[in-house]
Amino acid sequence: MKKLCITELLGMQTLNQFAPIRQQERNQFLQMILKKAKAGEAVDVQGELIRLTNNLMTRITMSKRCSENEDDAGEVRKYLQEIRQLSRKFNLADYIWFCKNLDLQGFGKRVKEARKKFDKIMEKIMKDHEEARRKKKEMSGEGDAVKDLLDILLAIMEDEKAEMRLTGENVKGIIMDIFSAGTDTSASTMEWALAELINHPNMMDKARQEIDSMVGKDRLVEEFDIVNLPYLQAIVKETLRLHPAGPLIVRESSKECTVGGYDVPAKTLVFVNVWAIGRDPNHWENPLEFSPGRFLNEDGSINKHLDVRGQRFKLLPFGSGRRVCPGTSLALQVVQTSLASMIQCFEWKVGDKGSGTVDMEEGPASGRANPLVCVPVARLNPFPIDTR
Ligand code: HEM
Repeated sequence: MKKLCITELLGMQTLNQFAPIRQQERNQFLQMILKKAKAGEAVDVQGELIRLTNNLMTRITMSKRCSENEDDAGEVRKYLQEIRQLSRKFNLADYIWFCKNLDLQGFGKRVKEARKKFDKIMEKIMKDHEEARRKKKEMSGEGDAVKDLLDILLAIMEDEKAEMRLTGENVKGIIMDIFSAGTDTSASTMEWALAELINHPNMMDKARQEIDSMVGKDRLVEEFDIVNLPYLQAIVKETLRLHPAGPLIVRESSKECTVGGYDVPAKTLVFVNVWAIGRDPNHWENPLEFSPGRFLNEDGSINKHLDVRGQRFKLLPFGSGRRVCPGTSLALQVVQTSLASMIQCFEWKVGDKGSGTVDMEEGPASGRANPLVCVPVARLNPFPIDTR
């Protein structure tokens, strides 16, 4: 599953084909915020970012948006959200060993029901995709042009010579994993980054100046600009250090071993606390301060050695090793460019006079306890929205 995800599904070659989708969804998101800005209305930033990442993921996985109505993609999103919310609830059976086989609060039953409904709707979507692939093959003699991730998975499933044999169940499971792992994580990272910048106006100004000087005000910032925006990259790294969307990484010892003087028996569950490592004063100066500059070299370029891809053990927002997050590249593309366009296009006001600060209270799994709500003010006129 892992190898397949990385090489086939989330590798750069496939991701590059989805660049227009990312751009269109970013534009729709900005247009929606522009509408609110013109009406002087507040935006539930968390809700809108989740909508953005949900739409992105359903378009990439099955070529459908999920926010317009409760059609197939909307239902997929609904059931997966339900499963995710139920799995996050405090389950007594996880804490009291003699209850472990009992479903005291009925969560197990509700997860099973939601999973059943998810399976049913996914089977319908898979059938529609297979039908479309068959028709395309009949008409043009070729059926394997990449449309979405489901197409890639179905092609592998049909290929008897494929290195990895996939069943329909595997396909449903992979779509579910990718969708669940890729939506809230990216949205939460962008929400925290914006909250930090609102509370640090000097950093917001610096990021804006960088974008204005490298991109200008006549066009929207694009993915290819990110390489020229080291301060923005540093903001995202600093956000991932302080607010990792996956705060605990889980591993199981495959054999008995000794780590740091402690004997660890085989099959022991180990939780690596990424959140605490990111705030450890042994590794970070003034660890609780939001300070993107720590990721920059003296000349203002980005410090490439202090990377987020699992090579530096003091910074592990995407995990490390064989199970490192396979969506890292996609996540960085989405988070960096969407955040950059939010900074470029709008000022974000909170509080009565628009100059208030944002509370930084953490909720479960290091998400925000309270959704970020602010009033956007468009700062580019004319607004350079690309309506392609
Ligand atoms: C800022 C956004 C994201 C963060 C912080 C994040 C973080 C993580 C972390 C910490 C893990 C566990 C790694 C480990 O155990 O070593 C993980 C696993 C995973 N992530 Fe992400 N992720 C993000 C976005 C995405 C995206 C966009 C996708 C897919 C489109 C994705 C797909 C996955 C999958 C499939 C796994 C499970 C891999 C496995 O179990 O082998 N993630 N992610």
